[in-house]
Amino acid sequence: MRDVAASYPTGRLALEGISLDVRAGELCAVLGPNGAGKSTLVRVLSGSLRPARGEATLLGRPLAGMDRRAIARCVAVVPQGIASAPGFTVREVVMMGRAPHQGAWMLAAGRDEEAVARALDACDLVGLAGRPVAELSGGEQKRVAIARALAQEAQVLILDEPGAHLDIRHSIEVHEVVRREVAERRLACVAVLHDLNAAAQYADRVALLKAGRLVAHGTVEEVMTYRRLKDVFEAELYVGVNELDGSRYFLPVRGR
Ligand SMILES: Nc1ncnc2c1ncn2[C@@H]1O[C@H](COP(=O)(O)OP(=O)(O)OP(=O)(O)O)[C@@H](O)[C@H]1O
Repeated sequence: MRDVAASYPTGRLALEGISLDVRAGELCAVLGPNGAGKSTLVRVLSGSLRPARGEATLLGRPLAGMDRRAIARCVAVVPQGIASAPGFTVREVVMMGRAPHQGAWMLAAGRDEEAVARALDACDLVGLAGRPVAELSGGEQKRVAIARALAQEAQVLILDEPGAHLDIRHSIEVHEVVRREVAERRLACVAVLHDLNAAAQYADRVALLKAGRLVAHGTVEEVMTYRRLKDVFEAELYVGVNELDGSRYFLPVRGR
């Protein structure tokens, strides 16, 4: 993104002056308080919201000049919340991720079946593959959305709060899956995260947003400092360093 500004028809600018690069093999965590513009940034990157100013470029091509199908072959998005798919099974929903690769009749080929099987396995959904998605728990549906995005096999993966609704084990597993896919398949990944600890553990770089502006962008150590997080989130927190591996961890501190 180069100097991107974005707004909604109703209101003021939701993003302003955003310049951000995400490279292949890199997981960039986007952090910031509610209303900071994180989901708006996801909409611009996935081509669903046109920048009012500046330019978003995907694999060297301006997003503005690409049609939806071309974008879908390059970008897989896991949106915030859970999209219901009444009447469809888990396997069918994950297969929908293959649509950008299929012809007009949407017939699944061996390559599609392989990608779906791999994504179901990666997200621990093999046992649920035949179940209607509408009958799953919130966390299980979230994993289905992630599996669908993985099945899409796009070079760019965008996740809006992948850990939301997940219990501890599945939260760890989903973040591990994303991390592994990013490394092994050299994906460029943007993940909106509210969990500071997940960001510190899994991100290569962190983009910190506040009121539509990019306040800081860099490594965990550069960006996730006590002072900066306290200023941006307007909350008291404890920033610790694990002596064993030097990683950072964060605890909210009760207000006085
Ligand atoms: N569809 C919309 N129409 C008008 N304004 C919107 C729309 N969606 C978001 N906004 C506004 O744009 C700003 C940024 O919202 P955005 O959803 O990008 O924030 P966010 O950082 O993702 O927040 P959260 O952490 O709460 O999900 C907010 O002021 C919000 O009110």
